[in-house]
Amino acid sequence: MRRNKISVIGAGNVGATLAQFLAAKELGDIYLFDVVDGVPEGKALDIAEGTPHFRTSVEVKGFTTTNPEAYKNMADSDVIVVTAGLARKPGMSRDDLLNKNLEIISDVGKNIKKYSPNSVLVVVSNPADIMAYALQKATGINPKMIMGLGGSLDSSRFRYFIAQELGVAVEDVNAFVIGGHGDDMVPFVRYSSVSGIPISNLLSKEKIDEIIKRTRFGGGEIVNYLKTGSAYYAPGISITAMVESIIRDRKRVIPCAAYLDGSKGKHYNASGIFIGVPIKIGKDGVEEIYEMDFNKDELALWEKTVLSVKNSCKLVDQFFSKN
Ligand SMILES: NC(=O)c1ccc[n+]([C@@H]2O[C@H](COP(=O)([O-])OP(=O)(O)OC[C@H]3O[C@@H](n4cnc5c(N)ncnc54)[C@H](O)[C@@H]3O)[C@@H](O)[C@H]2O)c1
Ligand SMILES: O=C(O)C[C@H](O)C(=O)O
Repeated sequence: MRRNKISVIGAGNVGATLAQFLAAKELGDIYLFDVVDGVPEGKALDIAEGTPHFRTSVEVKGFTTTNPEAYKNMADSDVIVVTAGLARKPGMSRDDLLNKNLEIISDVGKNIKKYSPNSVLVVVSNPADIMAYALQKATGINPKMIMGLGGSLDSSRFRYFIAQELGVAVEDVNAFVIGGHGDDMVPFVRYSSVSGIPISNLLSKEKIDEIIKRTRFGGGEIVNYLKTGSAYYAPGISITAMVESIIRDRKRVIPCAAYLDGSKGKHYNASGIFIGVPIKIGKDGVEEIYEMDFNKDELALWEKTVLSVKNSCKLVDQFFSKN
């Protein structure tokens, strides 16, 4: 029987960490690609040499993309995760990465279109909602086959902070964050609970506001500690959850950047962009988009994040009109 095949473009901190999680979970053979000579080959071999301890039978291979033949090895991937690109440093926003990462995504997109146009794509490179939009433009792939990382990670942070505050098991905390994966993201308090008990019954408004703020700036908090780059362990496992749901057709409901159009676009007043909403993830990619209702305050937050994503998408449109 053919094994699943997962390609990871960008073998840096996130790509390599993800590859190790994927190998540990035996989700499929892993093909790592990176532009820096020898790095994907070396990291792939290093991860593969540890698989006897995981007791998992997967192949892990690496390919340097300056070799014109490298991307041929991506052919027929079930899932392609794109992590190639610059990471931010202290003092930068994710949007500061837009111009440089757009060029990288455009190049990666051409190769995906050429060698593996039927894969489900998971976009990680920041700003992720905008890069998902850009990758769709670069590949022309059905937007339902593309999703961006944001809510899976932001919700994991939100859940962790709530659990820490209450001294309860993280697994009993259900909480999620929607909107763009930027400082305007929307941690959604009304739908957050501990084993079904609304968090507003358990925590003061001040405490909840503190947790929301920490969640919004959770990426920046890690950047300020690391100084040379951004988070990769929590991102790695958050992407793994998405990939696992695709590969095993688990139908998990996780907030991710998804393309909104038709009635969903109208509902969210966000037609034609990718932005974080709760979706069902399966072998066909984004299999369902769930509609949430907003009260007045939530709507104001939602409109702010939508506007910010829409404005950045205009820059992508300008880029593709020239390239
Ligand atoms: N969406 C999210 O929630 C989220 C979370 C974490 C990181 N990120 C983003 O993911 C990206 C990667 O982060 P990281 O920490 O792994 O950075 P990193 O610098 O460790 O790794 C990035 C890798 O991309 C490679 N690369 C650059 N251009 C390439 C190209 N044209 N083709 C192939 N590979 C190329 C680099 O050589 C490098 O190895 C960043 O943009 C970061 O902001 C997003
Ligand atoms: O903060 C970043 O730049 C990386 C990532 O988006 C994160 O949230 O950790």
